[in-house]
Parts: sequence; C-alpha cells; structure tokens
Amino acid sequence: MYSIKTVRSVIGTTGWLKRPCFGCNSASIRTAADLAMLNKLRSKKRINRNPLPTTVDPQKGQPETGNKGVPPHTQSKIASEHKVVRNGVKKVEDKFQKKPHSKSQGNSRSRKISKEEEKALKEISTEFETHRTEASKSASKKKRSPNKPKTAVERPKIPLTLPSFLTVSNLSTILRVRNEDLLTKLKELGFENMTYNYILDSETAALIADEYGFEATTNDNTSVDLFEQPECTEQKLLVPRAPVVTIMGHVDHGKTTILDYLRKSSIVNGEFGGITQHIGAFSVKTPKTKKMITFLDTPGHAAFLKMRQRGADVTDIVVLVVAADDSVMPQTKEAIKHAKNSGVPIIVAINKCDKPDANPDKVVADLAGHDIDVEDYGGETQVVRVSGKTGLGMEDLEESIITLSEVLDLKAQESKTLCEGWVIESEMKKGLGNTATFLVRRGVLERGKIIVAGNTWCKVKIMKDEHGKVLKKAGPSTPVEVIGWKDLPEAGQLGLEAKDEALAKKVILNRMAREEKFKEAQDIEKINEMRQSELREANKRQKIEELAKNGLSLEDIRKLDSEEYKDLLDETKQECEIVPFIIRADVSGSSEAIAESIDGLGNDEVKSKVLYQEVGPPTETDIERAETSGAIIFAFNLKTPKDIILKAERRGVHIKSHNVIYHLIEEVTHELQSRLKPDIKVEVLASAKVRAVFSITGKNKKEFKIAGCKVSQGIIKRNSQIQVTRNGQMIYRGHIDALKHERDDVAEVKKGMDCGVSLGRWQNFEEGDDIEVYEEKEVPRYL
Ligand SMILES: Nc1nc2c(ncn2[C@@H]2O[C@H](COP(=O)(O)OP(=O)(O)OP(=O)(O)O)[C@@H](O)[C@H]2O)c(=O)[nH]1
Repeated sequence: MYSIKTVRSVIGTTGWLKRPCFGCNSASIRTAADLAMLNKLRSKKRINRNPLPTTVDPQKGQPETGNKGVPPHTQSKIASEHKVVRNGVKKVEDKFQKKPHSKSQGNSRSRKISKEEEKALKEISTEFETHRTEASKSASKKKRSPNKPKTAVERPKIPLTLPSFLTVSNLSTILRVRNEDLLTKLKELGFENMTYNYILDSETAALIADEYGFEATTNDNTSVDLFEQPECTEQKLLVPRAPVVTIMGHVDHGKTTILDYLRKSSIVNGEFGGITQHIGAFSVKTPKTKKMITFLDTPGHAAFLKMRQRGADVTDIVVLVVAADDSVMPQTKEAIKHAKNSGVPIIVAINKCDKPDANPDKVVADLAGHDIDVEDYGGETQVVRVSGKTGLGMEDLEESIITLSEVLDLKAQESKTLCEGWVIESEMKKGLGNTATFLVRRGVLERGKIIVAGNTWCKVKIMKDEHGKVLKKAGPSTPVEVIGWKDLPEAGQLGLEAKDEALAKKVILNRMAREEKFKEAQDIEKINEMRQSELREANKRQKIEELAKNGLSLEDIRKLDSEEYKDLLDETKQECEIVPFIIRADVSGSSEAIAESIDGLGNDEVKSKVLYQEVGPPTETDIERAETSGAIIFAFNLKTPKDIILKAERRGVHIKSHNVIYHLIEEVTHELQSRLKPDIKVEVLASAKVRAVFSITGKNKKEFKIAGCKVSQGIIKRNSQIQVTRNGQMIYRGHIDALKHERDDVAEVKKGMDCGVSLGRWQNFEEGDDIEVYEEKEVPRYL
C-alpha cells in the first residue's frame, strides 16, 4: 500500500497517461552531483559509442603496440611529425657536413650556432609548425567528415542485461573488473564518495558498463496499460448530459443541509419512493424543467481540500454556499480560489435567508470584493437567495444550475466508445463486498463490463442508483454504485474499460510492477543518502579525532573560524525525523483527504509521513505495522473494536480516535512540535569585568593565571557555569574553578566586590574580558 501522494506522483492524477517513463523516474534517486556525472556520461556516450581506445589493425586484427590507447588519427599525426623532425635534422646535418669543418665546428657540442645554421633551423621549425597546423587541420577535417575512411575497427559491444538496481560491487562482478579498479574508474568519471555498497540504477550502471565496452539493457516489460480516449470531435456522436455539481463553502454555512434538502426533493420528485443512501453522488430531477442534475455528495471542509479538488475535476459547476448571517469566511475564499483555478463556473447560494439577522446584500457586496462578478452588480455569476432549512429559493437554485449547464453545452460521447468514469467513493459493504460509486464520464456502463481503476478492477456484477434500484445501463453523468470490485478502488481514480479480464489483469500487474520499481528507487535513494551521510560522519569523526590528538577541541576549532573546518562545526545539520502515521477512516474519501492533509506536515527537522490509509476500523496488522515503524494510528469516524484497543495498549501502540478533521490535524501538529528540539536561551545572571591578569605560582610550583575582576551585576558563585566574552564574542565556556576575595577562598561574591577568578586549565583571559554567569533555558518551538 502506498500513500496516495506517492502513487499519484507515479501515475499522475488521471492515470498512467501522465506518468513519466521509468528512465526519467530513476533520475529521482540521484544526487545533483550524480546527475551531472550522468549527463556527462550520456553526452560522452553520444559522441563516442566505443570509448575504449583500443586500436586494431584491420588486416591482422591485432591491437597495435606502441601508442596504446592513442586514437589512430593522433598516432599518424605523431608519426608524420617525427618524420618532419627527422628530415629537418638530416637536412641541417647534410648542409653542414658538406661544408669544410672549422676549428670551432670540431667540437659540435660546445660550438656556437652560426647565423646560417640558425636560419636553417628556423626554416625547419617553421616547416614543422606549418606541417603540424596542416596535419591538425586535416585531422579535424577527417574527424568531421562522415565518409572518414576507417583506420580502425570498432570492437563490437558485448550485450549485457542488468537488473533495475545493483551495487557497485555487483557491477564489478558483472563487468569482471576488480572492485578497486571500478571504484578508481568511477572516481575518474567524476563520481564522488563511491563505496562498494552504493546502489546504482540500471541507467547509470549501463553508462558505466558502456565505458567497459558493454551494451547493457534492462528487462522492463511493463508498458501495457489503458489510457483515456481522445476527445470526440464528431458532433453526431455527442449527446447532452446532466451537469455534475459540487457544493462548497465555509464550515456550518449549510452545505449538508442544502444537500439533504436536494436529496429529499429527489425522493419527492423522483420516480422512486424511499430514502436515498449515501453513495457519494445522487441525481435530482428539477421540478419545473424536469432536467437531471448530478450532485456530488461531498460537502466542502477545509481539510477535505483534496476531495474537493477532485470534486471540481469531475465537476462542471460549483455551488458556493455562503451563510447570509456570516458572509464571506476563510473557506469561502478558498473555495473561490479553488473553483477559479480549475476554471469551473460558480453559482452563489446565499443560505440561511430565513434567519432574521440574514443580510444577503452584504454577502453580495463582500463577494464582489472577492473577485466574483455577481449578477446583482451586472456580472455573470448567478446569485440565488435560499434556505436549506425551509426550502426557500431551492427550486430557483436548481433552475439556475440548468440554465448555466445549457450555456455550457455539456455533452458526452455515449456510443462507439469504451466506458470511462470516476470513482467517487468506495466502501466495503457487508454482504455486498467491495463497492464503489462510479460516475460515468463517457460511454455506457453495463453489467458484465470490465473496469480498471488504479490497481484494481471489477467485472460489473450489480449496478444500483442512490435509491437502491438495480440498473442495467448507466450513461454519462450517471452516478451508480458498482458491486464486483476485486479490491477497493481509491476515490478520485479514473476507471477505464478493458476489453477483457486478461487485459485488466495484465494492466494491473504492470502498474504494480512500475509502482514497485518506483518505490524501490525511492528506498534506494534513502539507502544511498544514509550511506553517504554515514561516510561523511565517519570522515568527520576521524578528522575530529586527529585534531584532538593535536590538542585541538571543537571550541578551539570554532575560534579558528576556518573554512576548512566549517563542516566539522556544522553540528546543527541534523537528519529530518520522520513521524509515521496510519490512517483508518469510514470512507476512502475521508481517509485520503486526511492523508493529503497531514502527509508531509512539519519542517526540515521533523516531518509527518502517512504510511498508508485504509477504509475500516484498525486491525491487528495495523498494530503490528505501527509497532515496528513507531507509527500512531488514527481512527476517523470509526469505532475501534475493544480487543484491538487492548492489543494496541499491550504493545504500546497509540490509536487515536477523531471525528473532526481539524482536531486530528491539530494533534498531528502537536505531536510534531513535541519532537522539535527546543531553542536554548542563554540568560546572564551575573557578570564581572576582568581588570587585571595575575600570574601565581601554585603548590606544585606550576604557574597559573588568575583574573582579577570586579562584579558588575548579580552574584558570582564558585562552580557557576560561565562564559568569557571579548568584544561581544563568546570565546570560552566552562566553570569557575576557584573564587577568591582578597586572599580568602569564598563561595560567592556580590555586585561591586573585587574577586579573583580561576577557570582551571583555561587561562587565556585578557584585561577587559567579561566573565558572565549564565543559565540555559529551553524554549519550546512551534511549527
Ligand atoms: N436557519 C437556518 N439554519 C440552517 C440553514 N442551513 C443550515 N442551517 C443550520 O446551520 C448549521 C450548520 O449546517 P450544516 O448543513 O451542517 O453546515 P455545513 O456547511 O454542512 O457544515 P460542515 O459540514 O461542518 O462544513 C446546522 O445547525 C443547520 O441546521 C438555513 O437555511 N437556515
């Protein structure tokens, strides 16, 4: 089970279509330095597919001796340069041998070069330079020429299959090179701090293998998947469909009341009597125009942002509920922002208009001030004054929705297409098994059809509407409860029709394999980071130990303030503490919304992580997982069975129950805050100024220094924790070793008194230093 965030980042919001290829994903396991190296290697591979500089004689097929490792064109250039030099020297020799030898010429070693000889040598050197330039020109021309005659045969690459991930040590075995040699090679290639157990992904490993003359491939046969159909452009295939509406607004402004009213009206006005059940969506037939509207049954709430976002993705129209007695509130603004971002048109329902203190005109004015072009002020956004309680204006609201949907000209392809739709809600129902509310987006859902959503699929066994009536077919914008899912699909997932069961199974296996790989890559990233940081820490410790041997403490190093030792002093850099949570909720929409709200809360020091979220009360498996991971279990809108509570208590696992999401988030925030290291505040209790420094000879005849001070503030006591500051800079921290007043040892000295202070071994005080007695206080920190 993965957190929705993780999975979403792999599959995108609408399925696998938006998911990047695995080659791209694997990049996420690399550090910036690794990536830079990888790019270098990639470009190198593009330029020179055979990087091993072995040259082979085309006839003999044997490697040439001599300039081993030097490319052929360079070798011929060197040979020809040698020839020019040899010829030049010969020319000079010939020229001067022909001349009769003078005395001075007899001793060729010591003789001076004559002007003639100098000229001749100059000529040769010019000839040599010209030749060199020409040779290099022709060499680079040859290099550029596509028809360059082959002077060497490229050694064929040796095919190699690599696993998705492998250690440096594994790779050395596969490449048949010594571990040490591979590490040296990696260093040459620019990989920093490589160790035998560093895990490489297949792409990096393949590029390294290429350096050794191997053509590596990875066996990844996970490409089969289902995708959304392209938009239908054939007008005759498009049929009008009901608008899908989401109700949003601030807490307590009456969203649920309005939805309840609409639901009830659907019973009164619908063809079927009886109560409606919560299935995540329901349809209403308008009383006047007899048109259908589909309402998503997910009233807004700040913490349900994610669910709402999905609502708006599926949604054609947002009904923004604003209480007439409360006007625009934070979540009203948030809903406006969200609807605007998703480009979904808004209808404003000013609710609670039955109340005596209702002030709908203020609401209209406030909304206008928040970028809503209300029709009252000549804009396009319809405003309806309603009361969810009395039913006032509710028919007008429905008709406004129909008017807007007609303007929007909502249509969908029903025939000649595979079925597609959204999972709105999912739940395990006693006697029915895994059920999900499915909102058809295109095509027709029928009994027996196969739908894949995320990593699960179903062969539609039974389809029911919100009144419990069994349906045979459901067209676009129809919400239906679908029974027959193998596992619970997650709310918000896109369901796509597969032509048969075999394809559905194959698609799911592939999706899971890819997720597994992605997860593996993430784990590996963590392992590598951990190993690298262990290595850094070990190096740090070694350095500190070496310095300690030389008599330098961290305090001393701090005083040096040298760049070289900066990382040693960087003690504040800590690993981020991850606080894990397991979410259990009544419905998947809630569990996911909670996960989305709390996953990743925190800062660089402490962060929350949702291990997984599931529907239904906590189980024994959750307790086991929480025990091993140290996770806290949240049960939302659920009753945890007594035996599970007892088991959790016995094993020290916390199960926390909530039914208000704000409180749950608050608890997570408190938990994270409790783990933040408190700030340390230094409070100076007393201080003394060093007025003179005396040298005293002790009993063992050793000389030591005493600071002669005057107490300027508070009381200084023996053994007090002190700091010495010079020009406002703290230079030493320790304890008072000995305290004297005149010649006597004293326990304390008060403000205005003179005293002699010894700080034990530390004796570097100077006149003018301040000795401050201080106390460290812990100050709690907040997120
Ligand atoms: N007088 C009056 N009271 C209303 C009206 N609509 C809702 N209420 C009351 O307002 C309170 C909140 O209503 P809900 O429907 O629960 O509000 P909500 O927006 O769904 O609240 P959350 O789900 O917490 O976000 C309840 O006590 C309702 O009875 C209305 O039109 N008139």
